[in-house]
Amino acid sequence: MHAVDDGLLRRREAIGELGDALRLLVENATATEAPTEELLRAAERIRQAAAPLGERVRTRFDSATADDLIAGVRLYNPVTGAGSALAPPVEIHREGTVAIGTCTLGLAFEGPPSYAHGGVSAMLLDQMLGYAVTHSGNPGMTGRLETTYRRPVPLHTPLRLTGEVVGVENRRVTATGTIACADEPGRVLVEATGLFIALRAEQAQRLFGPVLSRRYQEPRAG
Ligand SMILES: CCCCCCCC(=O)SCCNC(=O)CCNC(=O)[C@H](O)C(C)(C)COP(=O)(O)OP(=O)(O)OC[C@H]1O[C@@H](n2cnc3c(N)ncnc32)[C@H](O)[C@@H]1OP(=O)(O)O
Repeated sequence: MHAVDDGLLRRREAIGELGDALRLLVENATATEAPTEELLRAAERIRQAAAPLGERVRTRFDSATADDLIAGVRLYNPVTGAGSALAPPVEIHREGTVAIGTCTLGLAFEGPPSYAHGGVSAMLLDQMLGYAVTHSGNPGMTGRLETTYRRPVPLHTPLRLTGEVVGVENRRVTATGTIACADEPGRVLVEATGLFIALRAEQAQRLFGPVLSRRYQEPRAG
């Protein structure tokens, strides 16, 4: 594992700062009723701000330098990543064997008016179940995710998410999870059951070998 030096810590903090700014931008740009001319001015300023970030970029086969794939540090994960403009972000911790997530969804996640898009709920639950599966010591990829929408998920409302492994059978790991409002955790809004499949060594090498070897074996160009 890489030592977390001051430079790396500072970069991770900066990525979080940029992520916060991007999420504010996404939410304001979704909620705005500013005059039309202001929308055009904002579009131009945002393009100008984006340009220097695009001057030095990675490909899909390069993990972010601030990430640590071995330690599970993923700053651009679209559900939990502090640097992701797409992430609410969900913060996850463990209580015993149960993963607990917290987040509040803004207007950018709207499906039916004033409620979350169903695909967003499925994405959050895939992450919660995946987290529980990974931390159970039986990591795998989602093979199937069954989602039951019992009640709509309100926006601008603190949410509580759960994920827990309920069965391991050879390479198949089953996990379940829920979404509820934080102030009414017993009233389930959405629930999911997922089947996760542990990868065989040759599968893991075929799928992730190129990224891992570029990051951890080959010297990176300055
Ligand atoms: C902290 C990190 C959190 C991360 C959370 C996010 C998790 C994700 O989103 S992962 C990304 C989404 N998932 C994917 O892209 C996976 C795509 N699918 C695949 O790559 C493959 O289908 C894969 C790896 C799941 C399984 O392939 P493969 O290993 O060839 O399966 P195979 O050997 O045929 O099956 C193994 C076992 O699983 C079962 N199985 C496999 N797929 C399924 C499925 N979709 N449904 C039911 N059973 C299945 C098989 O029946 C078999 O069972 P058994 O051993 O009892 O005979």
